[in-house]
Amino acid sequence: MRIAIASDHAAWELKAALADWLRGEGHEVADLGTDGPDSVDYPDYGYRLAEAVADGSAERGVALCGSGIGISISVNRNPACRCALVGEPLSAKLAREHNDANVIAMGARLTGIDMAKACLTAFLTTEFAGDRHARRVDKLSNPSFNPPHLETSR
Ligand SMILES: O=C(CO)[C@H](O)[C@H](O)[C@H](O)COP(=O)(O)O
Repeated sequence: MRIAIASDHAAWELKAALADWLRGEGHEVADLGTDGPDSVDYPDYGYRLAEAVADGSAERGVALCGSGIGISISVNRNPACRCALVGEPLSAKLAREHNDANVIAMGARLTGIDMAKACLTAFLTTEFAGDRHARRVDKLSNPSFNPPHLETSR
């Protein structure tokens, strides 16, 4: 699979380790930086990663920062991306099955290398389940979709 991976300074070592591991697993990996501990801003790398997924050069994306929160928010600003922030493999599996997530985000200050590999394995090997989930994902992707007015009962 063609996979793009990006991080800020807080996660560059995890990124390098995961990129090597993914290549060893037979994937084609584009490492979009950052490449060292110098402080950078996660949106710069989140936007770059999202663009690689949006333009089709990557089929999937891996987004990393200290907590995973900032870079996942950045990626999700691109309407072509559905980025799921996860910390354990069941969430990664459900992100594929129910949400057709095309980007996974993790936090290097919260998630160790073995757990990150387990999450990635689930993310890369689980198919989207479609059916009722497709209707919901379509609503996320359609920019002209108007959410129905929700009545609240008192
Ligand atoms: O954006 C984040 C939190 O939402 C990431 O965890 C960043 O990596 C973190 O904020 C960077 O913090 P630092 O103190 O500048 O290293």
